[in-house]
Amino acid sequence: MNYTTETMVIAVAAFLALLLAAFAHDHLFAVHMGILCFCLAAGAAVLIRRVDFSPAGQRRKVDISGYFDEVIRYGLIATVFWGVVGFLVGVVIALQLAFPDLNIAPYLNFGRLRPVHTSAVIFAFGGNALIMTSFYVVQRTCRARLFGGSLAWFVFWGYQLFIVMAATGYVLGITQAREYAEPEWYVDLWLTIVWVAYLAVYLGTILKRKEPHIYVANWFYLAFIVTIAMLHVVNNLAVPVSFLGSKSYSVFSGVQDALTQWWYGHNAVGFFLTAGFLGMMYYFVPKQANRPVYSYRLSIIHFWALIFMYIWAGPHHLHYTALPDWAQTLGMVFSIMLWMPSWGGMINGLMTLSGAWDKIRTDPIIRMMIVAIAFYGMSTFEGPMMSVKTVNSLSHYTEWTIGHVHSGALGWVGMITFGAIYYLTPKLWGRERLYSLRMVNWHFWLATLGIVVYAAVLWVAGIQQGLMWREYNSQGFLVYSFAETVAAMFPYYVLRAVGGTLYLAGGLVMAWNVFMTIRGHLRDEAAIPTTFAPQLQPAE
Ligand code: HEM
Ligand code: HEM
Ligand SMILES: [Cu+2]
Repeated sequence: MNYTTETMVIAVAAFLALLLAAFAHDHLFAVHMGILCFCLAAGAAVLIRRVDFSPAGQRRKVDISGYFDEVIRYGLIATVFWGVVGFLVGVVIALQLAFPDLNIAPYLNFGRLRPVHTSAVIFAFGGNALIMTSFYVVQRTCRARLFGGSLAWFVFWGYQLFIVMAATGYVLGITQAREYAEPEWYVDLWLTIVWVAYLAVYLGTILKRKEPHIYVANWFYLAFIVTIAMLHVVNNLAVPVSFLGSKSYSVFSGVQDALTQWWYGHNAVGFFLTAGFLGMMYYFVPKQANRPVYSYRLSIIHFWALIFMYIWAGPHHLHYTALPDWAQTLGMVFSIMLWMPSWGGMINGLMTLSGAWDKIRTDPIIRMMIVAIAFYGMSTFEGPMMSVKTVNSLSHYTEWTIGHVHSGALGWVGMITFGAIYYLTPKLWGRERLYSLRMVNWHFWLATLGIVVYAAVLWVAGIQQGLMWREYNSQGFLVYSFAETVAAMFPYYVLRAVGGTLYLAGGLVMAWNVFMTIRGHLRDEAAIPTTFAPQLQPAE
């Protein structure tokens, strides 16, 4: 392939980054632009060695499947890589909470590593998983090659650059201090460009489809792409102090600013961590189970109900704040209603297995997907409950919230992604099967155990914490000082780190399995025992 233009563009961009570093108005911006320059220069150096001047170089490589799959293979590897990195940073910050001495100031303290964790798992792991599976699903369900030629490469590499700039920024101390939207204005602008390209590739492929019907998975992916674009742009509206500096100020202020942020934050959950992954569920569960979707009608109804209701529920993050009471109640009411469309999705996913329930015993990949859907159901029951103001007055600010987050994140987002990765790896590399199904089984149990420990420990921790904060004695004084409630969390923090380590270990098992499958190895192994009960012997 001939990459001359691409190489030149990247080399020029590297030079511009160098100029920005040289003329920067603040030290942090200079360092950040230096990092950008390094990344782009490295990219240009790699590409220049691949520039092919022969006529054959003009020919584009076509995949055996006839689809554009090379970028999806990269996306799968990126998903596994960032997953392991994100889980590892999770374990590190979990340990920092238990053992404060592990804070290495200033670059590696909890305050800076926490957004590295959240962005690594949500945007790097989750985002790459969504981009690569959406590219796979849209081509298959539309029977069309990805639109836009090498635009998909721009989306992939542009997105990785966004991740690197975001993460290095946090470690340096560059942040907007908006949760899940920490990157500063220039990184936000870059993501906007990448995201528009992503939308173009996705929508372009749908428009040139050969299959008249648009399969429901595409509706979910599209809702995810379009809504995230809207949320990202509005929540990041800001005025930079200088075009050569890292700092900016939000155009909103006070409670409007808070509401904009949580309109964003809540819908990032709804459209990034939910709608996108439901798209994944609607393609990969029927494929792996080899059964049609349980109810197509239900999928349409719960799709429209879900996207209509999610948008209004954001105020449940601002209960008992300066936000007007009516807005808090509105958020609570919509959150409770949201339970129904959420469970519509859960039922549709679970019931897709009707007539094939035995697969839960025999196929560890299906088991992973089913547990994912079960955790989706559980966290979308817990969420509406926590949005009730009286419940929230106990749960808010406590570890309970963190437990809720991770039952959704580890259970739903993580597990459904692992299922999709195991489905895709042999297909994308043309292998007969995975390297080892027994290792999938190990991964399943390590991850499940990790989640159960994580969530159960934080329920206990959170409720204890909330009760300690509000306990008064007979004279009307608080019984516990704040420091005592912090000290009481110690055993739970240690146990949470143990749960996280189990989950991370599962991730490493997956990385090895994927690596060996890509290399083309097949592990010689006995079949997985499918039941713990004694096998019934067939009658003679
Ligand atoms: C090995 C697995 C993991 C461990 C040990 C872990 C640990 C942690 C810790 C210690 C925190 C900070 C909690 C606090 O501030 O009190 C946190 C926050 C968070 N993590 Fe994880 N995490 C893991 C995996 C994940 C995954 C896979 C996701 C998402 C897909 C995720 C999403 C989040 C989010 C969204 C927050 C912020 C929660 C909030 O502000 O309410 N984590 N995690
Ligand atoms: C019907 C669905 C859901 C509802 C109504 C809901 C509701 C809630 C509520 C009330 C909170 C606590 C707000 C607070 O006290 O600060 C919360 C926090 C959170 N939830 Fe959910 N939830 C739902 C599903 C999910 C799912 C499936 C996930 C993950 C995949 C998730 C991720 C989060 C995150 C990351 C936070 C923490 C935000 C933060 O403070 O940083 N939620 N949710
Ligand atoms: Cu929310």
